[in-house]
Amino acid sequence: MAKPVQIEVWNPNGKYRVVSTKPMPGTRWINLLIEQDCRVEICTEKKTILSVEDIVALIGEKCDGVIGQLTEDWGEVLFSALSRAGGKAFSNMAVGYNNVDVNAANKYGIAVGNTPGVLTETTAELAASLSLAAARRIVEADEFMRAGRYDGWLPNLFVGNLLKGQTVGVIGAGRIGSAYARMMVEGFKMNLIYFDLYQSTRLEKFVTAYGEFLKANGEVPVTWRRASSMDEVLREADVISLHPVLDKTTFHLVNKESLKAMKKDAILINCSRGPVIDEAALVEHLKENPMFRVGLDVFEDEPYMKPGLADMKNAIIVPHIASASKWTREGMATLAALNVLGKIKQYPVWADPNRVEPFLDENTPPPAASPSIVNAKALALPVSKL
Ligand SMILES: NC(=O)C1=CN([C@@H]2O[C@H](COP(=O)(O)OP(=O)(O)OC[C@H]3O[C@@H](n4cnc5c(N)ncnc54)[C@H](O)[C@@H]3O)[C@@H](O)[C@H]2O)C=CC1
Ligand SMILES: O=C(O)C(=O)CO
Repeated sequence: MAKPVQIEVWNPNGKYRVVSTKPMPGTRWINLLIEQDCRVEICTEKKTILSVEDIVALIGEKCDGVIGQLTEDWGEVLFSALSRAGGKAFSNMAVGYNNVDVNAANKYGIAVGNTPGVLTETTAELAASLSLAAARRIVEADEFMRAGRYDGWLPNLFVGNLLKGQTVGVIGAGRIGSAYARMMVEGFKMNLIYFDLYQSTRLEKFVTAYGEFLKANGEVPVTWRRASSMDEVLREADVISLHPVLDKTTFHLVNKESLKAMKKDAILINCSRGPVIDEAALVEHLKENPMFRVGLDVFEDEPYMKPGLADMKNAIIVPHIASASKWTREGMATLAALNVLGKIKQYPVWADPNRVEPFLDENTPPPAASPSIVNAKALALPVSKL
């Protein structure tokens, strides 16, 4: 028997019971659910990561849908519990859904939502921030100042890398990878090399046009190249940022061998998922190559770090905050709630999950659709004509 969990209840007489495993930013998501006759129950347990057992207890005997988090293990046990409780919908409050066993959800006919688009620029901005912080050694310099060690300007104090004219490498040039590439190319006039399974035509067109603009103004044009292998990017780029999904093909994509292929003073940024890098190999590489720097938002075994990582001066480490802007987090909550609501109300699925803006305008009611359901095809859900 699962133990009881602490909850906060909104609209107790609502017809549909929707559970959120965490309090989420803003109130729009709650209001949208309440307006559509939902009773909203929010888990307020102090514990950061809920266990499967905690979530089974939250689901209880009747539950129409759940909004969950990327820290939770959504597999057979949870989807069967949700199905037994009459549930038809689950949404991650995240774009990445490697914590979800979509086949298990399919087995029980449960729709799985995610929150694309709304976090693209915010996440890319953090990757850009880490790139700059690593290139200019901002965290080391900040620690130095706070330690009272600054005696005055010196020619060799915290000398870092100039980004202008260097090459930025992007692995996984989807929504976030492309947004990051544009920031680095346009903002710092870096040349681009990228690797993705698919061609990123819009990104290529952007860099071409920007290069032409620079040339017309008498400046050195920026260039782009789509690499035919990841190794090409690793060998050639000065700053490399990882933005693929996490799946079998990207697990430990960066390992001992690939680290060796990179320039000794390269910068590696990871704002995708921790297991994309073999973190133990990375710690060894950082020890052996003091000029090599990393900026990490994600870790292989969150919330833990591999031994030694926290001691490395050439590593900047932040706690999975890449999507943490107010606008984005409120938008993620809204999209996750509307994914669940849409399935409960039998609305169709929004045709283009890359164009979710109509759901985010506070002044107009959202479209009658689920913004992004990743297993819509497998469940043969109708698609919105809007
Ligand atoms: N640190 C954070 O807080 C955040 C992390 N993320 C992570 O970023 C990931 C990407 O998000 P989006 O850009 O929105 O997704 P997306 O689906 O638009 O882009 C992912 C790209 O990775 C590419 N890809 C897949 N397998 C590959 C491989 N083996 N080699 C190279 N490229 C490969 C895909 O073709 C696609 O273009 C999410 O799945 C999530 O895990 C997303 C948001 C915030
Ligand atoms: O959305 C995601 O995938 C995250 O990692 C958190 O924003």
